[in-house]
Amino acid sequence: MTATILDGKAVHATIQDELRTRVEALARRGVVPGLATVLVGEDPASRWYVGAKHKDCAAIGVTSVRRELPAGSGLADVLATVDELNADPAVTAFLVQQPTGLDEFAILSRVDPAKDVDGLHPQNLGALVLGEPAPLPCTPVGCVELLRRYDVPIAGAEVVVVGRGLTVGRPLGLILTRRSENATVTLCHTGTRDLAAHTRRADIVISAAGVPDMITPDMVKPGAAVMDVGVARREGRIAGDVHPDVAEVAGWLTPNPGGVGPMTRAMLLSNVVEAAERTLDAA
Ligand SMILES: Nc1nc2c(c(=O)[nH]1)N[C@@H](CN(C=O)c1ccc(C(=O)N[C@@H](CCC(=O)O)C(=O)O)cc1)CN2
Repeated sequence: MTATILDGKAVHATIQDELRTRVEALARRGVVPGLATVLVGEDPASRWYVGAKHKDCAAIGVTSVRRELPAGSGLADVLATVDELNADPAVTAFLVQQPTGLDEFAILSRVDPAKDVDGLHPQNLGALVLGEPAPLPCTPVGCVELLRRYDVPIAGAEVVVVGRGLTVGRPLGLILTRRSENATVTLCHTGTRDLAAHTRRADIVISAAGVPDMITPDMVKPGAAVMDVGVARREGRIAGDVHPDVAEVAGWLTPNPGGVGPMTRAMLLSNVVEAAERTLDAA
């Protein structure tokens, strides 16, 4: 079997077109959404991600502001920048690009929850736990949206998530078990005993462990959907969690790059536009 490719790049372009229309509608009502990013240090991957987010904004008429802090900046410097962005009326929503090497909980907690485009403020994650509306973390909701756009059945599916990190695995379990998604989720990690026994039962495997080629063809049920969220690097190139030969077994497969990464950016744009729409609803 050769898997159907879950083309995140193509869906990203479609979502940009959909959002452009909503941005135009906001502009007619006098609102221009604005995203700010905060980048600390010189990590090349983080710099690329931030650059791509600004390019995406420009493509749909969202203004954006870049704040860059030198390597070696302290927590106080980042928090002062967060305070400025919280107070800036031109900034609808913003994020601090992770990792910063600093206390992420302190940084996330300082962001105004109404401007939290990452959906990672404790109040917004708490809303997700409670089933209340709030911005959702971009990578996990991007995985779900990509499955939806390809009509991969989610309701009633057995999903195995590999990785328990804050930005992907943990919120993904919460999103997929909401009534609207209705999946059954097993949250595994690199310490899980007999990981293959779990993945082989899964209709959907989503791997965000950062261990290159960890998901091999023998670990996948024929016809299952497999999503690769791994962003380890080998000689400068992305080395995903999913071995390329999985394409011969899976029913659906995300390329990496070109799968979940562009969906993360699409959901970020969507969160910015929704934040701007909320400001109008509140007015
Ligand atoms: N504040 C945040 N920091 C980080 C997040 C996040 O959601 N919020 N997630 C990741 C990085 N990330 C977004 O910031 C991100 C990852 C990947 C991509 C992407 O488009 N990747 C491309 C390939 C890029 C390459 O070749 O290096 C793809 O997959 O096709 C966008 C954003 C950690 N930090």
